[in-house]
Amino acid sequence: MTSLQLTNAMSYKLSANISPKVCSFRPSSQLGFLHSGHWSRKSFRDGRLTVVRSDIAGNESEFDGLSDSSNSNSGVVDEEGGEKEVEEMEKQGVMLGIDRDGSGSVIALHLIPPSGEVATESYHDEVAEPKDEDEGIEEEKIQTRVTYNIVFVTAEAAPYSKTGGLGDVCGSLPVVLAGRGHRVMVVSPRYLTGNSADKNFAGAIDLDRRTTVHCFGGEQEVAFFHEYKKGVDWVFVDHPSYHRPGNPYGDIHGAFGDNQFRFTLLCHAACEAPLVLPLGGYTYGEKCLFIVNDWHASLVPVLLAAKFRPYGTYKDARSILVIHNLGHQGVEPASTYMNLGLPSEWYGALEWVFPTWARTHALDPGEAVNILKGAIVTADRILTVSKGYAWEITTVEGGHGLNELLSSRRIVLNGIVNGIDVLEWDPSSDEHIGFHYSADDLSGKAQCKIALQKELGLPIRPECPMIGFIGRLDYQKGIDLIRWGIPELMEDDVQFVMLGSGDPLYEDWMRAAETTYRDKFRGWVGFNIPISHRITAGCDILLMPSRYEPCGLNQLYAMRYGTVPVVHATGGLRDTVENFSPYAGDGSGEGTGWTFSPLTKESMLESTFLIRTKFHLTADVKNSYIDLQRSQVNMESIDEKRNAKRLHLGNSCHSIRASFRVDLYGSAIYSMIGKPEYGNTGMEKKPSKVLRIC
Ligand SMILES: Nc1ncnc2c1ncn2[C@@H]1O[C@H](COP(=O)(O)OP(=O)(O)O[C@H]2O[C@H](CO)[C@@H](O)[C@H](O)[C@H]2O)[C@@H](O)[C@H]1O
Repeated sequence: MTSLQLTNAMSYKLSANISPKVCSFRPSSQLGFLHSGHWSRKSFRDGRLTVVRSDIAGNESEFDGLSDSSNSNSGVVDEEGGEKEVEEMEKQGVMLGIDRDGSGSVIALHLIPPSGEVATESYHDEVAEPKDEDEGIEEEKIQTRVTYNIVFVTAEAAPYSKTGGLGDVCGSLPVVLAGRGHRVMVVSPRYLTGNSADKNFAGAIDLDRRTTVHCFGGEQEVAFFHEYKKGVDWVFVDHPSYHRPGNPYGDIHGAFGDNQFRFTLLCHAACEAPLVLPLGGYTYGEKCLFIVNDWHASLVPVLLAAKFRPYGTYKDARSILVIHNLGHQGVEPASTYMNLGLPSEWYGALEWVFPTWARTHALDPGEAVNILKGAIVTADRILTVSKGYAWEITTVEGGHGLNELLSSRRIVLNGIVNGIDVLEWDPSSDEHIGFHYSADDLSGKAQCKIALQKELGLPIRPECPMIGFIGRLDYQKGIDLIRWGIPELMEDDVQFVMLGSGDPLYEDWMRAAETTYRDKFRGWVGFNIPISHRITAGCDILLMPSRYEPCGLNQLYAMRYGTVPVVHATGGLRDTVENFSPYAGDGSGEGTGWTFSPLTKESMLESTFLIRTKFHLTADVKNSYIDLQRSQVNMESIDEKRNAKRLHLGNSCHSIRASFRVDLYGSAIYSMIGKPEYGNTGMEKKPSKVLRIC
């Protein structure tokens, strides 16, 4: 039984026992249609209609239609009759052609929708659909039939290098894709900082392959180091410019001045790697899919188009630009262009002219190059890390100047919410926390809170609501709002812990606030992964007042650890945190956290206030939960019965299906790469509930 559903990107869902099925539209002089489980393709030849019939197995037979009198859709027709046929076919849906893989199996059907059909779903039969959300976390082993050579290019990949969410995603998603049977390589720099972090690269060996990159007016020799781990080829580009103290982008003095040079090297080297590195004995070759992450990797699709394809190389390669943060675009003076190793005629791809108001003086022509823009115009697909953010970046408010360009590429723009590494972030086995817990036994969470209070030197008060913040101290994260709100918040009976590094202004403020509010506030300046786990486990509430948030990972970690996220309703935060409503679920209340809007100090404080008053935190170690109590202020009109409602932390753990999200992301990319040049078959699913209130 074959059934079809049209996607908005002109592709069909096939729920039949053939595979794989990524279908797309392709103009053709041939027309076809589906009937009786067969696909028929028709073409006019010498004024006569020829019918080529294909069965599900892909076997084709050609006939003129007369011989198939049983078929009302076949027969010899003239051009006029052919028009009627075409009308008829359009009503039914039309197939334009079939793609096959090397073995002759059907891998794609090119279809015209039946008129009027508007369903929007896509499907890939190797991709397991989520079952019941309450099933818990079950890692399903999904193997693909068609495998690809996938090359991630990224400035960071955990655990080798990480300053934020980019590192997390590029450290975990490749492993998931490799688990599906794809051949996956991750190319990133080999950062040596002279401290203990260098041991992260200890397992990577020199492949003894050197390649010369022509850029910035000279020749640069880069080396490749390699480690095969968790099914992934981790390739590290080595060059002296990656060997210095600090993080991948800067040090205590600010951003490195030569970042453009360092990431130009990365991109050139990443394009060479699949061609020259015999990993496991043989190279990836030209037919691969590059997944380029953020501006640091954005020269890759431009290089494919400008440097390689004119010479016949990488003709079959495809690229997906993944935008983790549009706020950083790699903009440099126009004169930088000649340093990038690109042919001069490709300047237009990177050309960027600042609006008049953004120019430094009246004679400033505002000319610049924008590396991210180069990828936006040359990549085959553009992906952001949540559906909400995919829309936001096409608006003036969220587009950082690129909204019109991104809108013009809407047909290839999609948003898929990030996944998380559920092995690293698992409260029942987390190596960084002192007490483990799960949905079945939550006593560990209360112990984690006490341990955190001890570690931070705060008064040990299990009943005191504890609010946490983890993240880069950056304008994006709304730190200024926290800073303004702290004096008011500190008047209440709460404890607040912040972990972050970044803008020195906020680092200094955190230190000062710690002195002012000795018994209530702790500001941990620095980057510390174990502490981030302990804060996630020990706090009751995680605050994320991000100004914009492409996806956000900390709220996902928090929900996995039974910590209630209180977030600004923006981008991925709005997509992943379901605002609690006490009236939902027949009055029993439903939600996965708290979202607030607008982004003001008042609404942020109000939401933390609501959660602290509605959800009275109990100190019961054995039976850890947050009691939903009637708030003096807000809950007076609400049914008496609600006093008995409880937000069981256990439920939050039960309903978390974060592994599925990783899966989904992989699935979506997989279905996208099935046919990268046409249509959009990325799956879009609302993330499953992560915290349930009963
Ligand atoms: N001081 C510190 N010490 C220890 N760990 C720290 C830390 N500061 C941050 N982290 C960790 O870094 C990660 C931050 O991830 P986020 O997704 O929240 O933000 P980021 O803005 O970096 O990522 C960008 O990319 C990701 C991935 O796509 C998007 O989710 C996000 O919206 C986008 O801004 C988390 O794992 C967090 O625990």
